[in-house]
Amino acid sequence: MPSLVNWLFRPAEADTEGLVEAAPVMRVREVFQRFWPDARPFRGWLALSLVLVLLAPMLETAGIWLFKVLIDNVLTPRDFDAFPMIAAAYAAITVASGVIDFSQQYLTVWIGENFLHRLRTKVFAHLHTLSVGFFDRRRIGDTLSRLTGDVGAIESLVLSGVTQTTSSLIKIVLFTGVLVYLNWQLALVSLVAVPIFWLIARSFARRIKDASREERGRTGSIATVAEESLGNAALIQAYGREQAEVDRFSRQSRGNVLAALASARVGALFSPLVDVLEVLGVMAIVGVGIWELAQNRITLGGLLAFLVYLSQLYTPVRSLGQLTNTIFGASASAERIINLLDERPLVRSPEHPTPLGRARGGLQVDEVRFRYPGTTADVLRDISFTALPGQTTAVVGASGAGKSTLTKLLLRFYDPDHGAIRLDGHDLREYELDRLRANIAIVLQETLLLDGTIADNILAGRPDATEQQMIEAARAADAHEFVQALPEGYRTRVGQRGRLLSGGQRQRIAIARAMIRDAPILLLDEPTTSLDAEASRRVLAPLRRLMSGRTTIVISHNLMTVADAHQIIYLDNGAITEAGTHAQLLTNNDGYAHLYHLHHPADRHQPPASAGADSQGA
Ligand SMILES: Nc1ncnc2c1ncn2[C@@H]1O[C@H](COP(=O)(O)OP(=O)(O)OP(=O)(O)O)[C@@H](O)[C@H]1O
Repeated sequence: MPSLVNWLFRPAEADTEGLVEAAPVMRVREVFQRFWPDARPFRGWLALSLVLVLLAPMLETAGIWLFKVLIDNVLTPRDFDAFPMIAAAYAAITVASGVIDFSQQYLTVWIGENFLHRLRTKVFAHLHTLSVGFFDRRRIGDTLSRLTGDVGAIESLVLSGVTQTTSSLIKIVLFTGVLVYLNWQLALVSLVAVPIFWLIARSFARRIKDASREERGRTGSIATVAEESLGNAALIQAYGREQAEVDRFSRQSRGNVLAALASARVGALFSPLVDVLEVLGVMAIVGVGIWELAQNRITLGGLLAFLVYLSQLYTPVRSLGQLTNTIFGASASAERIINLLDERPLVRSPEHPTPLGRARGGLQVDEVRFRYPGTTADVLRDISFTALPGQTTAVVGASGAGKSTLTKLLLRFYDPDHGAIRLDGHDLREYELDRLRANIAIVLQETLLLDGTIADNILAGRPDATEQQMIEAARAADAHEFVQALPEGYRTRVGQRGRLLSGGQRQRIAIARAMIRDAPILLLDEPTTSLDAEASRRVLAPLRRLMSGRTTIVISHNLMTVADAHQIIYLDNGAITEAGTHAQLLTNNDGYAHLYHLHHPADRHQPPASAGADSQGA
C-alpha cells in the first residue's frame, strides 16, 4: 500500500539533462497581484460577466424549487391545476438560463482572448527591449514555448479563475441557504463533508503545482531541441547526425511524457477521492432524510428537492477544489513568464539624453576594457584610438582577438566595463539608444535578411524612403540589375534569412540597405569573408562607394580593403599591439606584417602601394 501511494505521488524522474533555465518559485497571490493590473482594460466587461455569473445560479435555484412545488402540489395530491403554470415557468427559466449561459460563455472567451493577446504582445515587446546579450544566453526554443504556451495559462489564473471562483462561491452560498431553509438538521449533516473536500483540495494543490512546473520546463526543452535542430537542418544532414538529433529530441520528449504522467497521477486521483466522499455523504443524508420524512418534519418534495440541491452543491464545491488545482498548475507557467518580464536590459537610454541629430561622426575609443557578463576573462583590454569623421579605420587581428566585440560596443549592444566610447565628444551612454543607432549603418559577415520582399529588406534601413531612393541605393550597391531580373523584381520574397538569394546577392542587398540609411558611421564586420573571390570583387566597388565620406570601422581578417584605410589597428588577444598605416605596419614587420604575408605571399617583395588592389580576392 505505501508503495502504491509512493508511486502515485512520485515526481517525474530527472533522467534527461535540464535544458532550460528554471524560474524562481512564487506564491499564487504574488502571481495574481502581478498580472491583475493587465486585466484593467477589461474590468468593465469582467463586472458584466460577474453579473451574469450571479444570475445563472439564481435561475438554477428557482428551477429546482419548481421541482419541489411540482411534487408537493401536483404529483402528491394528483392535482393537474397548477401544472401549466409550473411548466410555463420552467420553460421560461430554461430559455433565460440558455441566453445567460451563451452570453456568459462568449463574454468569458472574449475577455480571455483579448487579455491573452495583450499579454502576449507585451511579453514579446519586452523581449525586444532586452539587450542582445540576453539572446546570446537564452535558448530561443524555451523562450518561444514561454511566449506561446505559458502565457495562456495566466489567463486561467487571472480571469477565468476569478469568474469561476465567484460563480462557485455564489452557488455554494445560495444552495446552502436553501438547504438550511428546507431542513437545517439535514443541512448540518451534509455540510460536514465540505471542510473535508477543502482539505483534500489543499493537499493536492502543492503537488500539482510541482508537477506542472516540471511539465512546463520539459515542454520548453522540447521546443529548444526542435528549434536548434531544425534551424541547423543542413549541417545535421551533411554530417549524418539525423539519428543523434532524433535521439536527443526523443529523450526530451520522453522526459515530457514522464512529467505529464506524474502530473496526471496526482490530478486524476483527486476526482475518485472526491467521488467516494460524495457517495458516503449522500448515503448518510438519505438515511437521516428518511428518518425526518417518517417524523413528518419534511415533505417528500422537500426531501427530493433537498437531494437535488445537495448534488448541485457538490458541483461548485468540487469545481472550487479542481479550480485550486488548475490555478496552482497555471502559476507554474506564470512563474516562467514573470521570469522573462523581470529580465532587465543591460543597456538603457539615459533619463536625460544629450540630443543627437545627424552626428559628425568623430569616434573616440578611450581605455576601453570589457568582458562578457558571466565570463571570467577580459575580451578587450585598454583599447584606445580615435577615428576622425569620414575616415576609415581597419581593425585587424587573429580569430577571437575581440574585433566583433568592438563593433558590439560601438552599437551599444553592451557597455564597456571601464573607459568610454565617445561620439562627437560625448559618451555613447549619454545618447538615446535609438538616436545613436540611427547614426550607424552595418554590413555584417553573414548578412541578416528579414523574411520579406527585397524592397522590405532595403527599406528596413530607412522605412520612409521613396521608391526612387530605394532604386538608387540598389544601383549604387550593384544590386539593381539582378533584382530586376528576378520574376517579381523588388517584390520578390527572399525566404527565411534570405535563403533564396546567393551570398553575394544578399551582401549587395545589405549594402543597399546601409546605403539608403545614409548614416555618418558605418560598421563593416568582415563583409566579404563568406564570399568567393569573384563575388568579393563584385561587392568591393559598391562597398567603397558606401564608405566614402563616412566614418568607417572595417573589421577584416583577410585584410581586404584594409590596405588603403587611414589607420589600421592590430588587435592581439584583446589588446592593441600595433597601430598605423599599412606601409608603417609592414615596415614594423610584426603581427600585422605576418598576417599580411600569410594572405599575400606573392606581395612579400613588392612595394606596399599596390597591395590594396591585389588584396581584394584574398
Ligand atoms: N556572447 C559572448 N559571450 C561570451 N563570450 C563571447 C561572446 N562572444 C564572443 N565571446 C568571446 O570573446 C572573444 C572575442 O570574440 P570576437 O567575436 O570579438 O572575436 P573576433 O576577433 O571577432 O573573432 P573572429 O575573427 O573569429 O570573428 C572570443 O574569445 C569569444 O569566445
